[in-house]
Amino acid sequence: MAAPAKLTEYIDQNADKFIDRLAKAVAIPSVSGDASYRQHVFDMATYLKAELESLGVKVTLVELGKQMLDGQEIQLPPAILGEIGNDKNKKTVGLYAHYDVQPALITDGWDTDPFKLCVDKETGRLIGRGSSDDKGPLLGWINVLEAHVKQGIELPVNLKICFEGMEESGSEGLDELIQREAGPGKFFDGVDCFCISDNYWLNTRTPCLTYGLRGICYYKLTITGPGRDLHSGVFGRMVHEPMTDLIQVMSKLVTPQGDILVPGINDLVAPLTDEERKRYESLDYSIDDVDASAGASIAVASDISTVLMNRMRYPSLSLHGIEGAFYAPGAKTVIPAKVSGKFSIRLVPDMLPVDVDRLVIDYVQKCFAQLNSKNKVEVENLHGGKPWMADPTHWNYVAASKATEAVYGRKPDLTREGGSIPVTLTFAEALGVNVLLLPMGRGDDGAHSTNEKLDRSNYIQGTKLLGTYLWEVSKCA
Ligand SMILES: NCC(=O)N[C@@H](Cc1c[nH]cn1)C(=O)O
Ligand SMILES: [Zn+2]
Ligand SMILES: [Zn+2]
Repeated sequence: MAAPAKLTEYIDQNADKFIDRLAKAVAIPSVSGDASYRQHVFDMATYLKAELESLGVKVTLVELGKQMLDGQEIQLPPAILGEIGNDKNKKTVGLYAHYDVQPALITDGWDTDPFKLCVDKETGRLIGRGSSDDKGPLLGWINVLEAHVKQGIELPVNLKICFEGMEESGSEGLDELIQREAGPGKFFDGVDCFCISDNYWLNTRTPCLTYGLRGICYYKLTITGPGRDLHSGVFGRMVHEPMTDLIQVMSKLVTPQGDILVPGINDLVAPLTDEERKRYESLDYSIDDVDASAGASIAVASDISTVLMNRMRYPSLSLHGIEGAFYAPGAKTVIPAKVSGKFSIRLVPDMLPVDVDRLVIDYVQKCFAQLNSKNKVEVENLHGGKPWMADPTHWNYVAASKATEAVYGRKPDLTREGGSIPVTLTFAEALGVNVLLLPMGRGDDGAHSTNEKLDRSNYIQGTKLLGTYLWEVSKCA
C-alpha cells in the first residue's frame, strides 16, 4: 500500500499552516543549556502536549528529576511520551525528536531575530533557531498526524512517541527513563523499530538515510589561581596566570590539521577496510559542498574521501570556548582568576567514553604539570555518549529507502553522521530494535550556528517523507 494520495495532497495544501506551526515553535526559546531559559523549555513541552492531544495522541509528561546548572539546582524538562494506536495486527514504530535548542543571540551574528521565524519568500528559507535542529522534523511528525486525522485516514502503524527537552545538554535523565520503560507491560513494549529525524543530508540535493553517529565526551578544564581577578599592570609577570596556563594546555590537544594529540586516542579506532573506504568514495559529496556549507574554503584536505572519513569514521577534537575569560568589546586589562576551557572529542567505533576519559584526564594533568605553575587544574567530563551504528540492510531502512524514492524520485545516499545523539544507542540496546535516522534538512542548514534554516521544500517534502515511511513500514513483513 503506497501512502494515500490524499495524504500528500493535504500536506501540499496546508504548507502555509505547517509553516505557521513552525513559527509558533521557534518563538518559544527552549534553550536547554541556560538556566534562565528553563521556563521556555517547559512551555515548549506544554505546547507540544496540546498539539499532540488535539490529534488523538495519549500524552504523558514524565518528570525526570533535577539537575545542577549555572550553580543552581533546577527541574529537568519533562520527556513527552505519547501513544496512538494499539492494533496487534500493525507494526509499532517508535519516534524520537527533541524540543530543546542550542542557545542563540542576535549578537552572535544572526541577520534576524533567532526566535522569530523569518520566511524568506525568495529563497524558500525558513530561518530561526531550531528550524532544522530539531523543531522542523519534530513538527513533521505532528503534521503527518494532522494529515491523517483531517483526511479521515487510519494510521498504518501504531506509534510510540518519545520527545525530549535536554538533547542539546546531555539528555539528562532520558537513558534511565528508556531503561525503566523497556520490557513487558512497559511503555516501549511492542516497539518494532525506531525512527529519529534529527540530522541532515550530506549536501543540498541528495536525500540520505543515516546508519551511524559519533559519540561524544565533553570536557571542562578549569584553571584557578588568584583569589580574585587581578590588574595586569600590577600583577603581570609577578604571578602565574590561569589564562596563560589554559591556553598552553589547550594548544596541546589538537593540531591545526585536526590531528588529536592525546596519546592513545587514535589506537582505540577500528581499522579501515578497503570495502569501507569505497563506501565514502561513492557518496555524492565534493569539496565545493564542504566549502558551501562551511561558508568558506577551509577544508583540511583536498581529497573528499579523507574529509568525509574525518567526519564519519575518525574521532575529532574541537575547542569550544573559555568560560571566565574577558570577551567584551574594549580593552580590559584583567588577569582572570578562574577560567574554564570547554572542548569535546567525537567518538567512533570502538572508542568507549571510559577509556577516552582516562586518556584525556591523564594527559591534561601531565601537560599542566610540565608548566611548573602554582595554579590548580581540574578536568571534568560534563557529559558523554557512545558511538552508534545500525544495520542499513534492515527492513526499517528498506522502508525508508522506498519512501525516499516515492517522495524525491531518487535513491538515498547511505551516510554516517559526525554529530551525536547518544540516546540512539540506548533505544537500540534497551529495546533491541533497529534504529533509523531519517533526516529532513540539508547539509547547509547551519544547525548550532547563526541563521539556522530549514528550506521550505525540505520541510514540506520531508513531512511527506515521514508519512510515506510509516506506510512503507506497514508493508514490511
Ligand atoms: N542534532 C543532534 C545534535 O545536534 N546533537 C548534539 C548533541 C550534543 C552533545 N553535547 C551537546 N550537544 C551534537 O552536538 O552532536
Ligand atoms: Zn538535534
Ligand atoms: Zn543539535
